[in-house]
Amino acid sequence: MEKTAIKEIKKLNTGIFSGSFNPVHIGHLALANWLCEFAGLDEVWFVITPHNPLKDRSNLMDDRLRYELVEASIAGYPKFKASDFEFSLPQPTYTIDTLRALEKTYPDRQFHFIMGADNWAFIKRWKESDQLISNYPILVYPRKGYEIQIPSDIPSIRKVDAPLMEISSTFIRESLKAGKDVRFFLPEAIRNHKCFSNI
Ligand SMILES: Nc1ncnc2c1ncn2[C@@H]1O[C@H](COP(=O)(O)OP(=O)(O)OP(=O)(O)O)[C@@H](O)[C@H]1O
Ligand SMILES: O=C(O)c1ccc[n+]([C@@H]2O[C@H](COP(=O)([O-])O)[C@@H](O)[C@H]2O)c1
Repeated sequence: MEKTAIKEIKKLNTGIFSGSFNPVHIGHLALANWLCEFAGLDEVWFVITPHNPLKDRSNLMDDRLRYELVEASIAGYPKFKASDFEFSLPQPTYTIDTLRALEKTYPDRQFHFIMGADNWAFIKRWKESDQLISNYPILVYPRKGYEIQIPSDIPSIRKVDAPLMEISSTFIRESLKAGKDVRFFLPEAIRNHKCFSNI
């Protein structure tokens, strides 16, 4: 009798880095780059969130523009992908729903949620946080002013020692509004984008 070859297919370890990216900055890119090269992720997907349930939507740039700025910024590095996956989900999007939908759509991937220590400190406010914590691997990286405490009985939550780069999109938006030239905080590919001239 012919033996059936059982082939074990390794799922691609895919980091989900979601956020407003309003706009994307070098802090986002450096962190994601570090996670691919030093923390065992095969890829990082930048998932542009149309509306963060805990943030005010009023000062957000257009969803598609934020997506295009990410796409232009990451071009040429094969481990990064820009994703508009949340654009077609019910709004506002909740991370647990996004991860469930991603899992269904891409059964060949193992998703890891990437979360800053600032968000981890308030994880209990997130939708179905217990489900999120127990069902999905999470990588928690340092943010200034936040200690990372991880319950020892949940091995799927991993603290990573990524370098700290305290830059924020808010800082960039406010600096541009004040007429400052902060070009080096922005990825080179988008520095001269017309959207920054009338922010
Ligand atoms: N300097 C940074 N280093 C690493 N991660 C960052 C940095 N800034 C933001 N992040 C993380 O990137 C993700 C997307 O962030 P977000 O778009 O909210 O950026 P932000 O710079 O914090 O924006 P804003 O200032 O508008 O709140 C979030 O998980 C956030 O914690
Ligand atoms: O699922 C939730 O309840 C939830 C609560 C707050 C934030 N999030 C998501 O976390 C991601 C990062 O958030 P932020 O504010 O740090 O950019 C972004 O994709 C948000 O939609 C998700």
